[in-house]
This record gives sequence, C-alpha cells and structure tokens, in this order.
Amino acid sequence: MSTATARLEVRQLRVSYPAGGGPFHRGPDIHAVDRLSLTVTPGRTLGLVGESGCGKSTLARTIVGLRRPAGGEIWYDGRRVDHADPATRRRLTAEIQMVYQDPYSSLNPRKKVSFIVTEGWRVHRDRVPRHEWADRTADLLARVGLAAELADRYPHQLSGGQRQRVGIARALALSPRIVVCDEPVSALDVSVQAQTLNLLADLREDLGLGYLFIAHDLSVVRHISDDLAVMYLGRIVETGPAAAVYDNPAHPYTQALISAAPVPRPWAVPPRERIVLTGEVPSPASPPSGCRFRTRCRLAQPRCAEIEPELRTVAGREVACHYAETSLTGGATLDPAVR
Ligand SMILES: Nc1ncnc2c1ncn2[C@@H]1O[C@H](COP(=O)(O)OP(=O)(O)OP(=O)(O)O)[C@@H](O)[C@H]1O
Repeated sequence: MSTATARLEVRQLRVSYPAGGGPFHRGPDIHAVDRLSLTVTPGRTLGLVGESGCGKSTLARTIVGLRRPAGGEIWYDGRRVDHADPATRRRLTAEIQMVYQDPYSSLNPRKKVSFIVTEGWRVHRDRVPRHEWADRTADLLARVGLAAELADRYPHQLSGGQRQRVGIARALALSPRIVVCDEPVSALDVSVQAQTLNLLADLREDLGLGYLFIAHDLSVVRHISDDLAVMYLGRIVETGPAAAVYDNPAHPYTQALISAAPVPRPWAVPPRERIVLTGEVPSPASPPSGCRFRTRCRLAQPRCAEIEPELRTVAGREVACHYAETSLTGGATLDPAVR
C-alpha cells in the first residue's frame, strides 16, 4: 500500500440519532453530523475543534466503524469502507484506530494491560502469531514509554498518563495508518498533557501516522496540527492550513473560539479582541435556517437566514460564510447597527 493513497476521506457524511418524543409523536431525527467532508493523510495532522455537542465524537465513532452513517461516504486507501462487506470493512478499519478521551472508562478495569493491548490481535487472528504476543506487547509498551512489567497490572494500578499510554499502545497494535484522537489529553492532569502530546507527535513522525486530532481547546490543536477544521452544529465552517486559520481566522465562529482560547505566553503576542459568544448552541434537531451560526453571529444579515453558505475558498482556506471577506477585515465594512 502506498502512503499516497492510504488516506481517509469522509464525503458528505451524515450521522443521525433517532429523535425523542412521546409514543404518538416522533420528532425529526437529530443530524449530529451533517454533510461533512474531510481528508486525513498519513504523516499529517488535521485538528478538529468545536464546542461541546457539535458532533465531534459522533464523527470520530462513525469513522472507526462504531456507528453507521445515515448518508455520505467513507473511503480509505481508495476503497469505500462504509459499503464494504463485513470482512473487507473489518480489514480496512483495522488500519483506522482510535485513542479515546477518557483513559479511565475506555480500558476494561477487569483486564490486565497485556490483555487490553492484545485485543486487536484477538479480533484479527491472522495478524500476529500467538507465540509473539508477549514480545510484541513489550515492544508496544516500550514504544509508548512504559516498562514491560506494566503488562501484568490492571488499569486501576496505573496513573492517568500511564493509562492513556496503554490506550495509545492498544491503538498501535494493528499498525494503523490513521489514528483518530478524540480529545486524548483533556481528561489528563495538565502536568502530563504535554508529555502525552509529545509522545503522539513522536509516534506520528516515527510511524508516518495520519491523525484526526479532536479537541475543544484550540491552543492544544494549534501546535500539533498541519491543518485545522472548525466544526459548528454538525458542519465544518472553516478549514485550511493551521497557521492561516489560527493566525487569521475568517469565520466569525472561528474568531470567537480563538479569541476565547487561553494564550500560553500572553506578553509575547499582541492582545486580541475578545469576542464573547452569546446564546446557547442551537439543538441539531432544529438548526436555524440558512447559516447555522447566524443566531450567535455578530455579522449576521437577513441573507444569512435565507441561504446556507457552502464552503468556498477565501484567503487560502475554505470558509462557509457569506461575509468571510468582511469578517477578515474585522467586520469594518458592515453597518455597525447589525454587528
Ligand atoms: N446516543 C445519542 N442519542 C441521541 N442524541 C445524541 C446521542 N449522542 C449524541 N447525541 C447528540 O448529538 C449531538 C452531538 O454529540 P457529540 O457527543 O457527537 O458532540 P461532541 O462535539 O463530541 O460533544 P462533547 O465534546 O461534549 O463530547 C449532541 O446534540 C448530542 O446531544
């Protein structure tokens, strides 16, 4: 398989949950992910950010095959994954692994580390011969910076950082090309977050992995990402090279997220205007008409309620906003009354 083709492509993906409601009334389905497209390439990191509830975890779980999409396509290495027969799907998704947010709940508390790390080999029986498991487990643990003796421990005997390293070792066991990291450091102590991020960055370099790196904290993704995608209510509103999106955001939502992100060395950068987002994130069961962000947008115009903006190229990135050019200049060309 060539690195050039072993990429993950998500096209117009839609993932729904059945609506709530009473016995006589069923509401509309919740489209937690709605017509979303992205590409993850081996050796590169795509950072995905958005507020809680925007559909990040739903997207992650669908990509690794834990949920079935309601629409759209998932391709890996030039093969359609979501419509493949079960055996092919299993083989393809073995190369797309996930590191979970919570290293406490994602590891089976009743199993030793040696069992957890070898889970994938039990499912994909042809991958690693049984007599190699002990040595290969020690290799995997060494790769993530853990001593071989930890193979005999249970998760509760490990620190949070060690548990997340076990989760990473488990994800690496099947030699994936793509790893979906769903908020991999947000449940860890601040003191071990940087070590875990450095480990993930080293593994990407050494193994040529492609990451979809999900986080709500922009300052975390900025430094690990080559490209950034910003998600709002199930859709991507801005995506492009990390430097362009982070240093000069074009979508009013990206601007608000970045203005609210903590700055590691505030004295070293020019102060940014803080944009306070007002109002709640609308429910994906009944998203606003037109632009989904318009109910919280400082630049919203009547047109925004009528026509949903599609992603289009503006200043070297893709942005879904009718007024992206205006937004890039700080909104200075709009009537202040509507800002
Ligand atoms: N099992 C479910 N049944 C119904 N609705 C769900 C279910 N899981 C998630 N949702 C809804 O789908 C939307 C997206 O949820 P999701 O957990 O994917 O978002 P998220 O961005 O990962 O949030 P967080 O960062 O809090 O995990 C939310 O509106 C959520 O309420």
